Amino acid sequence: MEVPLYPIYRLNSPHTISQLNTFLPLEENPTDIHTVVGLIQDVRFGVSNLAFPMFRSTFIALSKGDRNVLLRKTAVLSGSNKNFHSSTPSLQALQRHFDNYDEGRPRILITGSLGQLGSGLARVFRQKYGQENVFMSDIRKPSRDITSRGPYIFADVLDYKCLQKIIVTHRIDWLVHFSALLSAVAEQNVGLSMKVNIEGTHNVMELANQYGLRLFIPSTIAAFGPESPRNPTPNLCIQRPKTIYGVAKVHTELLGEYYHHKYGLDFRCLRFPGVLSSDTHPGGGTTDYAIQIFHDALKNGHYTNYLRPDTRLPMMHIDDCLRSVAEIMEMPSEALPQRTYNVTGVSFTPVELGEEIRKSIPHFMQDYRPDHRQAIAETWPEVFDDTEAQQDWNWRPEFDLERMCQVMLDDLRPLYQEPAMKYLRVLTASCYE
Ligand SMILES: NC(=O)C1=CN([C@@H]2O[C@H](COP(=O)(O)OP(=O)(O)OC[C@H]3O[C@@H](n4cnc5c(N)ncnc54)[C@H](O)[C@@H]3O)[C@@H](O)[C@H]2O)C=CC1
Ligand SMILES: CC(=O)[C@H](N)C(=O)O
Repeated sequence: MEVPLYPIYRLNSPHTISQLNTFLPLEENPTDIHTVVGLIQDVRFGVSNLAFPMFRSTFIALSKGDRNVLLRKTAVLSGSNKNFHSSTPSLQALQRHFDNYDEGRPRILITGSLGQLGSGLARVFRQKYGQENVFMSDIRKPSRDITSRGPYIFADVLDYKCLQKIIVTHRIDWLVHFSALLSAVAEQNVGLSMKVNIEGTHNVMELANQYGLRLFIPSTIAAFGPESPRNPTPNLCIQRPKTIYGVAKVHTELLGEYYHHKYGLDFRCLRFPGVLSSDTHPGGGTTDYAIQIFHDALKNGHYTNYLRPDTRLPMMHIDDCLRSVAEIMEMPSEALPQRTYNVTGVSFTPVELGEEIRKSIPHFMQDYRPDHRQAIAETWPEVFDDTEAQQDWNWRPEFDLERMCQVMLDDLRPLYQEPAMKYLRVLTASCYE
């Protein structure tokens, strides 16, 4: 049997290359280095939820900077036209594993993929693993633009059989579960949010366990409450959220960790702060103001905020958010000491955000009419501590407040300049009809 040769375009993650360079001096021919990186990436995603001696030895070699071991192992694997002859059980196991993934790439289902995070993640994963291997799903009618970019399937997360059929028919390996009602909307419809956010999660968790999938479900700063330390909020502390959204997320975190310890489910969870994006609309959260403010600043030069001026909340740019999902999903299971991690970007208040916007739009004005979302925000972390993600899997946010504002304004400005351009942008940005 032959070891597949992985195409070069999958070998270009600057992040992984820089990690590798920490351990391997770069006097090597760059082509070799890229080859090594690619193999590590493949090995990393390929074997992570199995107890895999081959994988472990590769990773340990990397961690210790033992270049000889690493290069020797990868040399065996990267022999493009060589037959894969090895009597060591670990290498045979690796081969078996590659046989299981189509062309060595995972097949990924994203639920709730027409929301703020889903279409961006589909784009990121399709670039990495191929358009046809990433299945977007939701209960809404997608735009033509979405269906032209790759597979889209109707999937109601409350329908166990429907999800089961998709997982089996499309031979899904990874499940990213994004379907949810966000904090403000959930508070207005507790019954429905308990169904979607709790029952829906039960369905995906049970199926992921049954079919041995790698499962990612995001959590949030909303999983903390007023009794948690709020500045900063560490990874592990008291969690007594006061919203149904937060209660459902704590339930998800605990259940996922329980399934992991009891059954070995490869559950992964990141707690996100408010996420800022310009190409999709926010889904009804408490942090949505930090997106709407840019639209209103560009359109009217004015924004009426539903939070008080001094309400500090953690936020991150969507590019950082999506990169964090890709990075945690590619980590080998054995290298993750924990299953749930805080990740963040930067914390700011409405006043501070307004001041930053005013650097580009000097006439921008903001006033304040706090509503029911103020009470929610007051129970959430002000500053999020993601030290453990930084230590355990080298997480690093790239957007500070200045860059976040600049990118948001640059992305959105065309929407509010020329009518024709605006029309085009709205058409391409919309995920559903
Ligand atoms: N956007 C943010 O700032 C943050 C998001 N998160 C989490 O990330 C995940 C994705 O969030 P967003 O994309 O912002 O949410 P969103 O509200 O924009 O999208 C959620 C999607 O779920 C779908 N959905 C609702 N009911 C469904 C059902 N029964 N079956 C299938 N799909 C259904 C909706 O149609 C929608 O497209 C959620 O779990 C959310 O809690 C966590 C922290 C921050
Ligand atoms: C922080 C979140 O989970 C979300 N953006 C919300 O505000 O509900």
